[in-house]
Amino acid sequence: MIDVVAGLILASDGRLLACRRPEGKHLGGKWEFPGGKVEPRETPEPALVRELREELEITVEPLRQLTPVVHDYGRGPIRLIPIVCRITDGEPHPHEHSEIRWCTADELDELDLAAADLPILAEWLSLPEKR
Ligand SMILES: Nc1nc2c([nH]c(=O)n2[C@@H]2O[C@H](COP(=O)(O)OP(=O)(O)OP(=O)(O)O)[C@@H](O)[C@H]2O)c(=O)[nH]1
Repeated sequence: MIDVVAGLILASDGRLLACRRPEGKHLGGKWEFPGGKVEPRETPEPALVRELREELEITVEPLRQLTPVVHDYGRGPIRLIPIVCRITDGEPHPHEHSEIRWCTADELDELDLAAADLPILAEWLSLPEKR
């Protein structure tokens, strides 16, 4: 099983950052919560901080973890670990995505999200307190 962290980056106005995977890559054109694979002997929170520095040039503070989702796109199972976080330094500049967008809950619901992200969004939408 491959562990992948995904950051629900929460802005002070309640929006979350959605990122679009570039065409030509696995799941090209789909939207996701930015993150990536947890390395051997790494734990999810440091992995998220590392990935978001690399991909977006931001420093984040993890706030809480939501329910992990196991999904198989036909290449073996991944465990997608969602972590709500906030930016403590920098502004997002995409290095590995074709587009990034701050979205309200309704806007996220309209996006063409990667399949493994759908249960994560459903959990986020169901939370009475989005923080
Ligand atoms: N970072 C991230 N990956 C996701 C999300 N949803 C989702 O299904 N994935 C999948 O998790 C895997 C790991 O993503 P990654 O960004 O670290 O890896 P990658 O594109 O280099 O992977 P690849 O080289 O296997 O295509 C990919 O298969 C990706 O499609 C998500 O919200 N965030």
